[in-house]
Formats: sequence, C-alpha cells, structure tokens
Amino acid sequence: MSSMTQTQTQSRTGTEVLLDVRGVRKVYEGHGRSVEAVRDLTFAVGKGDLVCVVGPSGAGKTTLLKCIAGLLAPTSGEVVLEGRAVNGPPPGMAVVFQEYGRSLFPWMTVRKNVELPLKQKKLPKARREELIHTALDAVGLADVQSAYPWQLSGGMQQRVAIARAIAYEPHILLMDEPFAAVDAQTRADLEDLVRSLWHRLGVTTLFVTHDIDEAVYLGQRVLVLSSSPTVVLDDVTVDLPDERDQLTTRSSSRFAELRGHVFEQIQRAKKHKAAA
Ligand SMILES: Nc1ncnc2c1ncn2[C@@H]1O[C@H](COP(=O)(O)OP(=O)(O)OP(=O)(O)O)[C@@H](O)[C@H]1O
Repeated sequence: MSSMTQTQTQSRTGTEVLLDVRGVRKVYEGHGRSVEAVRDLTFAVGKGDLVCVVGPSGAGKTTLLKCIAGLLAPTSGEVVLEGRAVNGPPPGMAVVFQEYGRSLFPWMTVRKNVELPLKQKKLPKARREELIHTALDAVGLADVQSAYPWQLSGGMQQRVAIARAIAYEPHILLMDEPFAAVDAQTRADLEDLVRSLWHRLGVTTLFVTHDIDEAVYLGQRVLVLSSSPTVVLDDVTVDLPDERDQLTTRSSSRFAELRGHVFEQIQRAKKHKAAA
C-alpha cells in the first residue's frame, strides 16, 4: 500500500515536483555474488517537465527506471510519485520500452493493443474510442488501426507503443531507450514526435538514453549518470530554444557546447572507474 510521504515541493525548473527519487540504491543479489548497479541516485522531476537521463552502457539506467516504475524494489532509498511512495506499478504511469516487438501483442490489431490498458482502466466504450482515435491520429497511424503489429515497420510499431502510452493519459511517461532499435532517419522522426506530443499534451516525461545527442536535443534537463555503481554526475539545464528542429538545433554552437560538456563528464567517469 502506498503511503503519503513528505516530498520536495519545487523542481529545478521551478515547477511543482511530481517525481522525487531519493537516495536510491540497488544491489542485485544471487548466485553467490552481488552487483551494486545503482549506488545513490537523487533527483526530482517537476510536473510537465521533459527530463533526459543519459549514461554509459551498464550504468543502471534500466535498473533506475524499473525502480521508478515500481517493477523493482530499491535496496535502499525511495521513489515518491505525486506525494506517494512507489512500491508497485503506480496507476498514473505509462512506460515505453526499447523492445516494441515484445511489448505489443502480435495477435491483436493496432487498435486492440492501444485499447487494452484502457479496458483495464475500466473506461466506457465511447471514451475508449475517443482516446484510441486521438492517440493514433497524434502519432500519424489513424489509417493502420486494423493492421497487426507484425505488418508494420519497426518505427511504426514503436509509434503504436507511444500511442498506447499516451491514450492511457498518464501523469508521467517513462521511456527506456525507446528508439535504440530503429534506423537513424526514423529515430529523428520519433524524437520530433516526442517533442511535439510533449508540447501538445504537457505530460511529464522521463526519457532514458545512452545517446548524448538525443538527450540534449530532447530534454529541458539532462541528468548525467556515472558508470556503475551509479551516481548522478551532473544535472545540466538545456538552455536551447524551445522550438527545436533536427537541422538548426543540432548545428547550433550551444548544442555543440552542451553535448561536449556531457560527453566530457561521461569520459571522465569512465577513466575514473578504469583507474579505480
Ligand atoms: N537481474 C540482474 N541481476 C544481476 N545483475 C544485474 C541484473 N540486471 C542488471 N544487472 C547489472 O546491473 C548493472 C546495470 O544494469 P542496467 O541494465 O540497469 O544498465 P543500463 O544502463 O540500462 O545498461 P544498457 O545501457 O546497456 O542497457 C549492470 O552491471 C548489469 O550487469
């Protein structure tokens, strides 16, 4: 059972805190060995913010996300969402995973896949229809709702997964390296889709990636994680103009400075780890 918990009231962007991650540590135990995946993670995400988490491979990004999603219990520390401690999947959360092939049900049409969580939410049919239509329209897939996921390209399948997440009307959207398995051009389109949905819906979004450019392009803030055992190395404010596009934003000098800064931090952490 969730309990009401004292929470931070203001995020770094000055908005009301929605997600509060406090001193989260995760040690995996088993087969006679223990792995300290995450040592100490503390940060807050404000309501309506788009925050990216970037870190090297094996830094514990998925572990952190599973702790936030209530799929894994931290060894110590806690995750507080909307003032309540998370100790199971919270009702107002949707997650988009990297492996769209495994997260969509192949025997269900696109619309049935999007509808499933809405049925679990026990929404009436008319409301479900409205949400399915709006979400599929928003991701540009209104015309393939009767298709099966395996009839679609990887990028389209991931758009179905995004449609399913936004149709659910989550208070917070978690995305775990959602575009790692698609080609570069599709990836750029999907990044722009995330920015435009975020603008339109204002949903609080935590986007996890190992791609520094992607983190800087998408986020209002970038949390930089160290190598495992993981801590937050830096919390970078992305002071790029809010209107972003793949060409002008990525070729601006400020973008280059920010990505250089994040890159340097990650490289330093890797060297530090190697030396230790
Ligand atoms: N179930 C598990 N049991 C034991 N160790 C685990 C388990 N899951 C993850 N780990 C270890 O925890 C560390 C962090 O893993 P995690 O998958 O969270 O990192 P990541 O940053 O998401 O990696 P990647 O970017 O490669 O997906 C790694 O050393 C990994 O081997």
